[in-house]
Amino acid sequence: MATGKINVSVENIFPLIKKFLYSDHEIFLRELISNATDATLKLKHLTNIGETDVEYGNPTIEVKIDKENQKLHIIDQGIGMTKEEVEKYINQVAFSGAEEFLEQYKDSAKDSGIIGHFGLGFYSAFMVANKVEIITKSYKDEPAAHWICEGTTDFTIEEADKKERGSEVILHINDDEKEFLEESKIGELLSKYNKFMPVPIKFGTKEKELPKAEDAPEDEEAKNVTVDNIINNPDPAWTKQPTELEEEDYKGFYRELYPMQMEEPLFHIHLNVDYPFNLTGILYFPKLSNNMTMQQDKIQLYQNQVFVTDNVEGIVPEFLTMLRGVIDSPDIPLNVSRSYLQADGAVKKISSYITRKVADKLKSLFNENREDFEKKWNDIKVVIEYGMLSEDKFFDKADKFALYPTVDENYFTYDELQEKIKDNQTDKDGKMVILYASNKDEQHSYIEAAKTKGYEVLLLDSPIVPHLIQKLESSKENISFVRVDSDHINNLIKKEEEEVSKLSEEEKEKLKTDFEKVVPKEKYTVQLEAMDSSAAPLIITQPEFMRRMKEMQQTGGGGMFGMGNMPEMYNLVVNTNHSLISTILSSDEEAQGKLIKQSLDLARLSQNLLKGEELTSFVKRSFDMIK
Ligand SMILES: Nc1ncnc2c1ncn2[C@@H]1O[C@H](COP(=O)(O)OP(=O)(O)OP(=O)(O)O)[C@@H](O)[C@H]1O
Repeated sequence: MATGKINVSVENIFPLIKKFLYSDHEIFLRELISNATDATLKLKHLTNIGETDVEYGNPTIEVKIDKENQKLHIIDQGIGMTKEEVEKYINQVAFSGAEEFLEQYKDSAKDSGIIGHFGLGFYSAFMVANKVEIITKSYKDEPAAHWICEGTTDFTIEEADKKERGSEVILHINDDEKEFLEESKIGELLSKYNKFMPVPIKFGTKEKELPKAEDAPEDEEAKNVTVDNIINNPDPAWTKQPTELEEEDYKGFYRELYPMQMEEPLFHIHLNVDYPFNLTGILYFPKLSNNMTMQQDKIQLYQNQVFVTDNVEGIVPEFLTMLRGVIDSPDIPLNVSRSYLQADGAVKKISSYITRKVADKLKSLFNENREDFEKKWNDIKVVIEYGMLSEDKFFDKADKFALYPTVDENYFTYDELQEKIKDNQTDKDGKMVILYASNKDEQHSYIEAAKTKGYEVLLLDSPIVPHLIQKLESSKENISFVRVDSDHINNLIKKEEEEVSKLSEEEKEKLKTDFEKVVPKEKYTVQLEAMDSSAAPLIITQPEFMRRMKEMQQTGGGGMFGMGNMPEMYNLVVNTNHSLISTILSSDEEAQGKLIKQSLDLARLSQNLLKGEELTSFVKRSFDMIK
């Protein structure tokens, strides 16, 4: 037996390893299974290129719990190591890797979610074990080696009589890490990190029902056999070519990824690129409602089929983090902080590649089946609108397929809309006015008024609409968005022809003073307008600019500072051509007060602004009037 000292410059690295990232202790299993997988795939490569004549066969990796002796075994049938290789790779390479990693990251470890995902390698075993053994036999014709280290810089190595090729790593689990001897805990970790690793992983056995013979009697009991419990799918959909997969395969893989998700995805995007970076994956568009609450099922990041994280912030553009699926890329640096990640050239390219692929897919869906695209619009619009706001390149592409639905459920692209409305909805200054509503019921009377003029009214109801229209107004020429209830219809799109007022200037002056006596000044600005005599006598409107700024502040970002807290202010538009207004003008002060109050309340009622006590007394007063 040989003994030795691991050559380290840091006095004793083990206490550090044990303490390192307390909450991340569980990663040891992923690291050891990754090593076992690498060793197996290396053997596959050697047999493929004819370097060795050993039989590759169907190797598996086995994870075995020995609760009684407090041990966990990870056994592979890969290339194994000779005694010299153990000394070199485990004592020197692995150790220096761990040492370097800890030196570099021990201070900044808490800075990022990704740090600690990779890099500790073999020595992460010491986070949970006080003693680690490796019994390994190389594929080369040399005796097996047995290495033992008890969590100090001392180790022993001797020959062993293991006959089969491959390595067995034995962890003597610490007393305070005993949860890693529980079948449920190990099962949970295997399905979290190793669900799609490329070599089959065996963990215990399971019962499987044998198919009955075709001529078996109805009541014959099904026979069970005991088979290996393979916990992973070594060939997940994203590792295949899109041509090998049917629609059903993509849906099946979605269910495999998110077994708790009942809803089917709307469509998928298969990512597959190997230059200038390597990336594969499948993204899914889920059904999204307007309500952007925290979602459980997120995009998962893998490296060579090993799960890394489901926090893809900085790698996937923010607006696409609402999607689901898998991204697998060995080119994403992991042991770095988020800010470094965002500045990394490869990551930037990956992010813009993903954006482009998503835009291309949407474009082709739009081109190939417009009707279906329209049906899905409501579920996907949040992502697209958010993308248009946050990424200029995406805006340029999406401008061709983003849809603007009308209140009557006709869907226009921007260009189609412009073509449709430019003649009728251009005002006297040559500006094209796009009318929209945010709620069909609440703004019903305004929508109707606009329709009688032959105007199109869009229905824009996503939470980010105020930001989006702000963006559209600045990127298109000479247009403005105006909500239907922000002014009287004649003022929404101002044309040359002006209605003539029935009232003289003096009468108007008096009318204004009469109204201002009754109507609270801090809430309403009285605005006299000569309108059609069949239009309503009083209308309450809220100026577009003011409302939009407030909304933008409420949904975060943009808007004008302080606007979010401004009190609600409305315009009270008085139709000077309406007969009721003439009656008000000619009534005595008492009757006038009553009429103004009653008609103001009616106008408020139609805007859903009359509530509580005021509504109760309005109803009572109205009954009194007609009894
Ligand atoms: N099961 C195994 N079979 C054969 N060789 C192994 C096995 N486990 C580890 N090794 C050898 O020990 C080396 C060091 O392993 P370690 O996990 O510390 O680092 P790594 O795998 O090279 O990198 P990483 O930091 O990504 O884990 C490996 O490169 C490999 O040569």
